[in-house]
Amino acid sequence: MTVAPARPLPPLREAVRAHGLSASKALGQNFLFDEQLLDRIAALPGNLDGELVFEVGPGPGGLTRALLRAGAEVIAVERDDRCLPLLGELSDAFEGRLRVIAGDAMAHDPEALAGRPYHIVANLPYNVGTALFTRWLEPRAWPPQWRSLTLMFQQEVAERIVAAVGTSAYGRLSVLAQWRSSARIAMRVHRSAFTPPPKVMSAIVHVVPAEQPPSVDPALLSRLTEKGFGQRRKMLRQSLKGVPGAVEALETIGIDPTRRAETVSVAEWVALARTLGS
Ligand SMILES: C[S@@+](CC[C@H](N)C(=O)[O-])C[C@H]1O[C@@H](n2cnc3c(N)ncnc32)[C@H](O)[C@@H]1O
Repeated sequence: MTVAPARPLPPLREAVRAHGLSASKALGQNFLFDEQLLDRIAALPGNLDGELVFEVGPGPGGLTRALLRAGAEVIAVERDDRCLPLLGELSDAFEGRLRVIAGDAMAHDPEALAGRPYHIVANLPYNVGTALFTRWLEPRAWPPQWRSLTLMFQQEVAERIVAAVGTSAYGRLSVLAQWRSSARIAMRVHRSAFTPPPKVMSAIVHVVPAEQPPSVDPALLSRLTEKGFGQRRKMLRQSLKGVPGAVEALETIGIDPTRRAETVSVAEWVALARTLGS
């Protein structure tokens, strides 16, 4: 379905030109203006009619428009005040279905802002993308309030998120994204789709929480994988030395301590955290 704005809007590029908005490298700004592509991205979470979406970094609002056209209500956090007048026009045109919060997304808890189940959809700023992603994956209670994450990353980061054990891309991000969620690459986006084009290709990752995840302390799993993959070339008995009881726990569950982190499956990391936490 497509929901038209109550008041007509100028085409995106025109609106950006009228506001004299140019991309800032320091803020990780690479804008998307192709409205067909943006509609395809907004369709990735499924039917958004009446759903609430939390968006980080709306910038000039291309993706925001597509989400609103898809029938979503949007809460968007933007750090660049130069974008606020444009986003204000968008909020007026869609009669209050868009709430814009000026500030740093790292300082805002979407759970508290939303107050009901929601989706997160964002073309993330590269400088804070992985920090936000791991934060959204770490709540103690599960399933979380978010129903899905649809996030644009540099392709190399997206590959790490979905990587299988034993591959060179497999690491902490893979374990954190996969132990109680399913993560897949939903779309690859060529660098030429952005203004200005970034140096590297991008990809959109779609993540859905698992219904019945293993019960493990997420903070402990996070710490173990941080240590393990922090020295990924080292044997586990060396890299996990700083975590009290970890080397003994490896032996208890039959993981050879001479193995390296990248050979340890997601299920084995979970088993290790559970043994250590019990
Ligand atoms: C890659 S651009 C995407 C812009 C727009 N969503 C699009 O797809 O064209 C990233 C956006 O995030 C904003 N941003 C950067 N750091 C941020 C932060 N810490 N909190 C909120 N927004 C941030 C930038 O100002 C920029 O608008």
